[in-house]
Amino acid sequence: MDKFVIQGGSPLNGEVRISGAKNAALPILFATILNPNPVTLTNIPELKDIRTTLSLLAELGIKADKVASGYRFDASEISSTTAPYDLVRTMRASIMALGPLVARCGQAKVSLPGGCAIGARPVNLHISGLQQMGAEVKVEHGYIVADTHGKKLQGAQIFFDTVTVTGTENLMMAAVLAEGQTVLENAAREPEVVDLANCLNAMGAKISGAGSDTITIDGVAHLTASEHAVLPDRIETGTFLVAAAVTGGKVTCTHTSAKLLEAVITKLKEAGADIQASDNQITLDMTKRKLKAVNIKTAPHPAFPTDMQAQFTVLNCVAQGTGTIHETIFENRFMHVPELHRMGADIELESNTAIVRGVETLSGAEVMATDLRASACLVIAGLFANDQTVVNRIYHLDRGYESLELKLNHLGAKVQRVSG
Ligand SMILES: CC(=O)N[C@H]1[C@@H](OP(=O)(O)OP(=O)(O)OC[C@H]2O[C@@H](n3ccc(=O)[nH]c3=O)[C@H](O)[C@@H]2O)O[C@H](CO)[C@@H](O)[C@@H]1O
Ligand SMILES: C=C(OP(=O)(O)O)C(=O)O
Repeated sequence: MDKFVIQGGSPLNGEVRISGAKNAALPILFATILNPNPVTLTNIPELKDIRTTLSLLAELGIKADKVASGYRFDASEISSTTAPYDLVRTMRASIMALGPLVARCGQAKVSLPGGCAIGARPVNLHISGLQQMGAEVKVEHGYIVADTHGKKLQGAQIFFDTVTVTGTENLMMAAVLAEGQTVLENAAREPEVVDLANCLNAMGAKISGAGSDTITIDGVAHLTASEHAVLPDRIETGTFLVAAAVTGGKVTCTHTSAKLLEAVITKLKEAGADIQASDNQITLDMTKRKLKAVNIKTAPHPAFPTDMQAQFTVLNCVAQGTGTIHETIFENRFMHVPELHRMGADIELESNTAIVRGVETLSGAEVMATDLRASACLVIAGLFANDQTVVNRIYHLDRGYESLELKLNHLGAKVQRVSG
């Protein structure tokens, strides 16, 4: 597996173009299953997860032609309703094939997504939502098997016990072609949910309330040809801003929006960064400023995102003072902590809280990347550390960051990909 060899110690400086959001592009790609008419999607990031999704869509009979910065989809015929284990096991987001397949074809067989390092991540709410819409859903031989027995899905009043992002997206897509009205309560409010709703509405869906905790979907009989540009990646943006802060640099992220990551920007300012934001760019300046430790508590949007937790853990590692990091979304999202210990970090882990005491330096070491954002955190640690850091198994980074080493090197970092 590929690894990164990082020579630390250079502050990041310059401009970086932010890609389209992975977590918006993935549900939107699955939404093409719903529409037999042509759909053009742009600002699709070049990522492993996107390639996996395109392979999965191809498996279902959907044709994708490359166009500038995206793809044109032809889902006029769905030739298979099975999402096989081999493709699904590499990417949890594949569960989002379920809702659209059942809505369009009345049946689906989707492999249960494999376990992931950050927690158990059950899909019970996706399943019970479809059952409430009239589908028979069973789990057999590792697959979720759903069938409406020739009927259309029926609109339903669905309350989520826990706020779930892909659960909200899956059921919102299913409801688009259902008979009658569906109301999703305690729905996720993430910007990626709103982007999916905007994309579906551009296809002729009738969705209101996305971005609030109650989403109403009035089912329509069919969808029409459409185009949509995916919103910028707020987590990639936040990752570059933290990398600039940790290395004491000055970086402008372009093609993005501060409105997408207010909680993150608030914490970066509290940590001592100077941040200037305009319409579609954000500049973070940390030159001649001292980083101060901050307290973080992750929670569903608009609170602080769990996908930025690992990056702020490393920020606290090298800041003045002590900061606590409280993870409330996933029960096992501190896999980066033992790796940061190897680099000399001072972190005490108590259940789902990390108490991080800032240290003057981190020392380069060989570390193992576990999940996507833990990997990003180790790369940032390597950029700060003295000497050389080797981040092994960067497979996860390629799932979620487009051309990470090229973008970092353009900002003055020294990151080399070693294939293996
Ligand atoms: C592709 C994508 O968009 N991934 C994001 C999405 O993941 P994902 O949508 O998988 O995460 P969820 O929002 O569903 O998970 C939130 C919590 O709900 C629980 N849960 C979820 C579904 C369910 O049926 N039952 C249940 O108990 C999960 O175990 C977790 O504790 O949101 C997460 C939380 O912001 C992010 O970290 C991921 O980057
Ligand atoms: C956890 C993440 O992604 P996924 O849900 O695809 O595993 C992430 O983007 O940080």
